[in-house]
Amino acid sequence: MSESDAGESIAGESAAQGGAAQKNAAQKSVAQETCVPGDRRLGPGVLVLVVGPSGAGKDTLIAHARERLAARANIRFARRRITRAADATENHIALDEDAFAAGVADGRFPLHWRANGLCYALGEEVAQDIAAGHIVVANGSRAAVPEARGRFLHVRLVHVTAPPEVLAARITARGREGEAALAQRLAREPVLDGEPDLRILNVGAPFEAGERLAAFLRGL
Ligand SMILES: Nc1ncnc2c1ncn2[C@@H]1O[C@H](COP(=O)(O)OP(=O)(O)OP(=O)(O)O)[C@@H](O)[C@H]1O
Ligand SMILES: O=P(O)(O)OC[C@H]1O[C@H](OP(=O)(O)O)[C@H](O)[C@@H]1O
Repeated sequence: MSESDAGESIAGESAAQGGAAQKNAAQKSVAQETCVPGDRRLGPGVLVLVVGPSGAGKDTLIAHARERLAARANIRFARRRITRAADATENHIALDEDAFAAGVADGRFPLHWRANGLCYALGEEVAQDIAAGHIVVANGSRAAVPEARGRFLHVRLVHVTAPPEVLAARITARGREGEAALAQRLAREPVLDGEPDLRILNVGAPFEAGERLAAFLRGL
């Protein structure tokens, strides 16, 4: 699917480009979907998962969009729980394995996954924001998309990528991972469940790709 096709398919569901009247109608129908008996998925808000290989620039583009959309109260940016020590690459909440397991056992994480030898989760505030009808943007795992679709009523996928040699150069330069972890990340290619709603080839200036993500989010 081309990017413009993908954009149309989103517009078909949320009336992103259809003017205020259409948008209101779409919002109403989204709200009604949550009333389907037996459907316990989280809604009516939209979870936007930004996925793609390590080094593609997911966090960079999310940070850019966050700055650009600071005035948009209905667009939230998830702060992930990760069993990795705090560092400058992401403003996550660092948890140890026990605290993470307790969060899972208590049902506090609306979505969690394991990858790269780490555990990742979205926090309970994401469920609250989705229940309030907000758009929540999160750096996600390609492998966890089926789980996301099982937990959230409206999931949109933004796939960010770059050529392998660019990925390798970026994560080497970032310096967060050692050699073995770096090789494992580069070898990781989980299948993506479904067509992305937006594809971004992040090879130019980060600003350009970041603007594309911001424009996509504005249109939801
Ligand atoms: N368009 C770009 N041009 C040059 N460098 C970039 C670009 N986009 C991102 N980078 C750099 O590449 C590195 C990886 O970016 P980032 O951490 O955003 O990727 P990521 O997809 O979130 O990776 P990971 O999944 O490993 O966390 C960072 O050092 C970032 O500054
Ligand atoms: O390879 P897949 O499953 O798509 O993604 C695996 C995980 O790795 C990255 O996190 P980070 O680089 O550790 O912050 C992604 O955000 C995801 O959580």
